[in-house]
Amino acid sequence: MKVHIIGGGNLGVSIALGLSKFTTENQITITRRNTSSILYLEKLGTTVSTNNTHLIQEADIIILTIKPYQVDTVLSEIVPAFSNKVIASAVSGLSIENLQSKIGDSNTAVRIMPNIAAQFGASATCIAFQEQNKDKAQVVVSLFQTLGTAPIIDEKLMDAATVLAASGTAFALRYIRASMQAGIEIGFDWQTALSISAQTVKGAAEMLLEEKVHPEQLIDRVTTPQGCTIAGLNEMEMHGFSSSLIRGIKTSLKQIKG
Ligand SMILES: NC(=O)C1=CN([C@@H]2O[C@H](COP(=O)(O)OP(=O)(O)OC[C@H]3O[C@@H](n4cnc5c(N)ncnc54)[C@H](O)[C@@H]3O)[C@@H](O)[C@H]2O)C=CC1
Ligand SMILES: O=C(O)[C@@H]1CCC=N1
Repeated sequence: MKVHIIGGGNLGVSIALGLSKFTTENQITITRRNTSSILYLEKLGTTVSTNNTHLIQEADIIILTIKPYQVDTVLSEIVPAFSNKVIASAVSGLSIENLQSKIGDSNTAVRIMPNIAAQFGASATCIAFQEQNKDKAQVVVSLFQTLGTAPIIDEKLMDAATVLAASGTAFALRYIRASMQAGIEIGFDWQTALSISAQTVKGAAEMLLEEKVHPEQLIDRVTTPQGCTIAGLNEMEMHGFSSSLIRGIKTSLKQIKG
């Protein structure tokens, strides 16, 4: 398949890297106004261009990874150059209805919300589309299944998916950083503390995904009565650990909704 990624920034590059690593059958093109910092992608077989319309009519999927304020300029440039395309937009806050009205009826709007772990085949890419476009959207679902999980969600949850799945990467990394900082305070050098903290989070996540149980069931296996774990957890909760995270996620959501 021919995949055109418009917007070679943080997200666009992570998708291009993931596709070049985890798929063999795709031809990837990525565009950006100044390409000097992403020319290395060409060594991996990706075409890098400053021209958003270069061979775009041949694309099977066009992925938009530009900022919301760049949408009108980019679409007014590219839409006249193609028809009958599936446009998968990762632009936060841009509704399917709004995108569909900008790309015209011959094209199909699909909303995607990947995260930068797409680069490692570990994104949780939430996908939404209109029911009548189910068949055409399948190509997007299949593509993102190669880069991690790709749950189909109701569009009304897309903003929530943005903060849980995309911003969530930053939230998880901040947990790891805090854990690592504590690790340094209790005796490790930062590299050792970081690798222990990151692997511990990875292990916890793998158990949850494999066993499909509520986290508290696994926590119960770790918290020895009168032990150190429950003492630490209770101290964290006393200082608002869970409520701080919940408040942060809800604040992120308010920021998107405006
Ligand atoms: N960074 C992330 O983790 C995630 C970002 N998103 C969304 O994806 C979009 C992009 O985010 P980032 O990659 O972080 O932003 P970014 O600023 O890193 O990337 C945007 C890229 O578009 C390029 N660009 C600007 N005008 C262009 C034009 N006319 N033609 C071609 N390329 C052009 C810029 O040079 C830049 O490289 C945003 O809408 C964001 O909300 C969604 C999920 C995760
Ligand atoms: O912070 C942002 O606005 C974008 C959307 C989710 C991740 N990055």
